Formats: sequence, structure tokens, C-alpha cells
Amino acid sequence: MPPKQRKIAIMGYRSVGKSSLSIQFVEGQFVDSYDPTIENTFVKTTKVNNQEYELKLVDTAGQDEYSILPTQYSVDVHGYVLVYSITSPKSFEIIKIIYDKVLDMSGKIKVPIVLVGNKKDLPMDRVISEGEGLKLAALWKAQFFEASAKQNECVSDIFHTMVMEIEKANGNLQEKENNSCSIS
Ligand SMILES: Nc1nc2c(ncn2[C@@H]2O[C@H](COP(=O)(O)OP(=O)(O)OP(=O)(O)O)[C@@H](O)[C@H]2O)c(=O)[nH]1
Repeated sequence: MPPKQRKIAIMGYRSVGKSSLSIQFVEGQFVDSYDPTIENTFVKTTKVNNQEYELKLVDTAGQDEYSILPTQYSVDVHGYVLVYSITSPKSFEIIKIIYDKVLDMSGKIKVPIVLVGNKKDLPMDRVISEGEGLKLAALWKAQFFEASAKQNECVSDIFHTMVMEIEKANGNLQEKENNSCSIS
């Protein structure tokens, strides 16, 4: 069977680690420098539940409360990874605004979403508790992970779960992959 093609947009406030998560997943490395993204696309083939997928990741420019989402982010995007940093209260506020905008733009009541609290390798700087992330994800009925792009913790789980959420939304029920990262 040919790989199924799926497009995933990665969104969130500036500097939360959108590029780092994408690069860690696609290239298996972490670069400890900060280079603000304009927009980048990464492609990676991966297997989920014995099916090959060609994932196109759209690493977006960081959004803030004033950003107007380009309509291209609703065209043929199958799912959204919404990222905040556990070290940034602002990024947690902004992710709620982005969620509303994504839903508005899509015109649907539910779109496949995975919520990610990144930078969990910085416990001393933590300001957003796991419980707060979990509560927000429950409100959205979305899957939730805390992750570290730096330490490659739970990164591939994010994207595999995203694929399963997309399949679920398409009416293709999937068996849950065993994964120790999922918080519910
Ligand atoms: N400690 C730690 N630092 C991280 C992690 N992920 C990203 N960073 C750092 O945070 C900074 C921003 O990371 P980026 O991946 O560029 O963030 P971004 O969300 O793509 O930023 P924009 O392009 O401005 O939207 C960089 O200095 C990264 O090295 C992580 O999991 N842990």
C-alpha cells in the first residue's frame, strides 16, 4: 500500500519549541540555538499501526494574540499540534486563543488536535502544572503530552497520536498504540 499523505500544522507562541520538536522528530537532533521561524515544511515517512504515512509538518511562525492565521492553515491541513512551554504562562494563554482561531478558521466543531506542554526538562522553571495542561486538553477533548524536544522525550508519540486522531476523525477507528507518554 502506498503511504497515506497527511499534513500537520504545528502552532503556538514564539519560542515554545515548535521547530525543535519538528527537527527532533524528523532529523533526530536538537539544536540549542534560537532562530525564529518564518515558515518551514518538513517531510517524514513513519509507520503507525502498520500503515506507512508521509507526514508533511508545517512549522509555523510563532503566533501571538494579534496574529491572523493565514487561510492556508485550514486548506488541506489534517490536524494541529498546539504547543506551549511549561515555563511560559504567556504561551499557555496564547494557545487558548490559537485554539479558538483554528476552530473558527476550520468551520468545524472539532478538529484533530494534540496539545503539547514542551520543555519538561526544565522542572525548576516550570510555571504551568501538568494538571493545568490536562484540564485544558480535557475541555477540548484533545490528547495531551508533556514533552522535551531537547531530551527527545515523548516527541514521536506526539506525531503518532496526531495521526491516530486524524484517522479517528475520518471514521477509521484505530487501536491505541502502547505509549507511556500519554497523560489522561
Ligand atoms: N530546555 C529546552 N529548551 C528547548 C526545548 N525546545 C526548544 N528549546 C529552546 O527554546 C528556544 C526556541 O526553540 P524553537 O524550536 O526555535 O521555538 P519555536 O517555537 O519554533 O520559535 P518561533 O520560530 O519563534 O516560533 C531555542 O533556544 C531552543 O533551543 C526543550 O524541550 N527544552
